[in-house]
Amino acid sequence: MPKILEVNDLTVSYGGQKILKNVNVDLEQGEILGIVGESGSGKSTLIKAILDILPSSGAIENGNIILCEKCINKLRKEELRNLRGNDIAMIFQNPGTYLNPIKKISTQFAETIMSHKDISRSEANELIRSTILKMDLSDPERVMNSYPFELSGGMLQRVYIAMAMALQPKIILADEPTSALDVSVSRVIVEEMMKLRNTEGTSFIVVTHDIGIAAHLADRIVVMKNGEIVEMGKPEEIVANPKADYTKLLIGAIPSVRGLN
Ligand SMILES: Nc1ncnc2c1ncn2[C@@H]1O[C@H](COP(=O)(O)OP(=O)(O)OP(=O)(O)O)[C@@H](O)[C@H]1O
Repeated sequence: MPKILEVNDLTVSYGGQKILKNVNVDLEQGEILGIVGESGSGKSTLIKAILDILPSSGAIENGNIILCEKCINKLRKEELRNLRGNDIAMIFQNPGTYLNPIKKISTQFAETIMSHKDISRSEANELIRSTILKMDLSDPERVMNSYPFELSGGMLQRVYIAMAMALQPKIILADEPTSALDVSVSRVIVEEMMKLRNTEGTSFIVVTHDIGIAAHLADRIVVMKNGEIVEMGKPEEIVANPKADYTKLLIGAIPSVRGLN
């Protein structure tokens, strides 16, 4: 499978302090990569570097990121914006934070799509309806006519994923997409992401502190500690035969994964 993303020898610092140290990771087309590690291990920093949304105190000190065969370090702002909207999308922990509370879902959904695609409002509405249906949100009209506060956390997350999907990105980066949701809703979101990979061939990077979720969802798991990758491999290999002591600790902390051993 062709590689859709390559992170080569990436070192990122905040205020001069190295946070990511020589990170090497890649992503194949249609692959789901799970990134796990405790709080502060650098998972979000890696995602932000890939999206080129590091805060102003953050800097790439070394290495490069090749996204859809383009080196993002060398792209102009306009090219990056296009790449972000058209080829890569982001899903966050609390989608409610990123949605405008005083605009109906249909309006903000349409605005997002129309800012990236040259289509009319009625074509956008059709696309929204069909994407919402794909996410198993059974009553698209009601969802579209709702304000964010009228929907549950699980529904909002599905709307947000639908919004990302409508742009037909090649890659979706998901930062703790289920950690604000209860277990049964989390399961639905995980299943939806796996379904999208199977039907649309979308590649995913899913950041989670829960190695149990990663083991279920991902084709490959990357384990991070203190800004470094300490282990990488197929979930069954990592769970059955973790090499790093740190991975053993992560696995031991989660009863459902311990049970797979
Ligand atoms: N804007 C910032 N300025 C300075 N230091 C930062 C900034 N953002 C993150 N850090 C530091 O960088 C390190 C890595 O943080 P990061 O958020 O990438 O970790 P994480 O693995 O995603 O953690 P979490 O699971 O809690 O989100 C931490 O030590 C954090 O304190």
